[in-house]
Amino acid sequence: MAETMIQLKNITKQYKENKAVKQLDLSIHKGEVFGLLGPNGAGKSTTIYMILGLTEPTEGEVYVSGIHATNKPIEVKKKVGFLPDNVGFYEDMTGMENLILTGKLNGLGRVEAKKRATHWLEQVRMDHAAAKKVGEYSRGMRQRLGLADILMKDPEVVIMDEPTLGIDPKGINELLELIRNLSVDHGLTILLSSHQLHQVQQICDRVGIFVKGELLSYGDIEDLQKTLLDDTLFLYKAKVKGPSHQLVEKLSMEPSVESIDWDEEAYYIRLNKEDQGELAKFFISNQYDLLSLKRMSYGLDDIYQRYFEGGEISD
Ligand SMILES: Nc1ncnc2c1ncn2[C@@H]1O[C@H](COP(=O)(O)OP(=O)(O)OP(=O)(O)O)[C@@H](O)[C@H]1O
Repeated sequence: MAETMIQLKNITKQYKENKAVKQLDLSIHKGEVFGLLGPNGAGKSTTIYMILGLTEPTEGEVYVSGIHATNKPIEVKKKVGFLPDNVGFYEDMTGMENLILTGKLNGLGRVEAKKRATHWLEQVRMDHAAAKKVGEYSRGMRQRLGLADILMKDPEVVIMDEPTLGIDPKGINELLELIRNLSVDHGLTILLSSHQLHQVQQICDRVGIFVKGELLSYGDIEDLQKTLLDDTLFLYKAKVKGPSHQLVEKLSMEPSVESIDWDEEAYYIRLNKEDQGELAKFFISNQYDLLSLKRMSYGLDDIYQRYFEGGEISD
């Protein structure tokens, strides 16, 4: 069993009438990339602030690397690097100078600080812009420098709030690849929040779908499909040639058939288990001319439509 790095135990955050987070239980393992996904206002930032010890849960407890986040926020801060959605740098200093300053503020000597800054600038592929003033960086470049900045502190856990926001598609791919590599190469535990399900799921080991303060489901994409799209899991589309008298009536008598819909094109049959073979047999043994039989596939788009749309998504 993998070591737990972040543990949320039944946490609730209440703001006056509004419960921003409701009885959330979640464990994030050492070395994994976990995506906290949900529409705007779902409670992702509030959850992150509770992990960082910046705000106290109304109920429940948060542990980071075994340390109680509320009671010992300074110790937690030493373990965690946090990339907010807008990192503050000294604009008229270069990327390198900013990193060296961070190193010094964290107790490193100049030589060591410069060595680490050079290393991390390379790792985040910003070595070419090391001597450029941060005021001239694009948002994607600032985010990469932000990552290098938190890595200067040698954290065990990296938390990022909406890291891809406001970056162009190429920049997003580069940043996501970088995050993935950091986890693989350095064994970092990474938690990132996003309302871009499609974008970030590709680099996450697991994702949690967070809506209106509640974690609806978490796991890999297959787990999510199973739990969130349960009622659409075993849906088959059958095309039958010619008149199909009593087809619906006969089909509905089959024990595995839950429901049947149809339009001019096809029949849509929902089974209570995966049983395409049995379904095919039914058509053949009843002498229907079956043109095609396919399992309908449901995926991220469906999860997205069902749980994210209608939320307060702003872009
Ligand atoms: N300090 C606060 N006081 C009162 N309500 C708050 C406070 N902070 C957040 N909320 C409310 O809590 C809910 C969750 O907000 P939160 O910022 O955690 O969501 P989010 O998923 O991070 O969304 P976003 O991506 O828009 O930041 C929202 O309804 C928000 O209005």
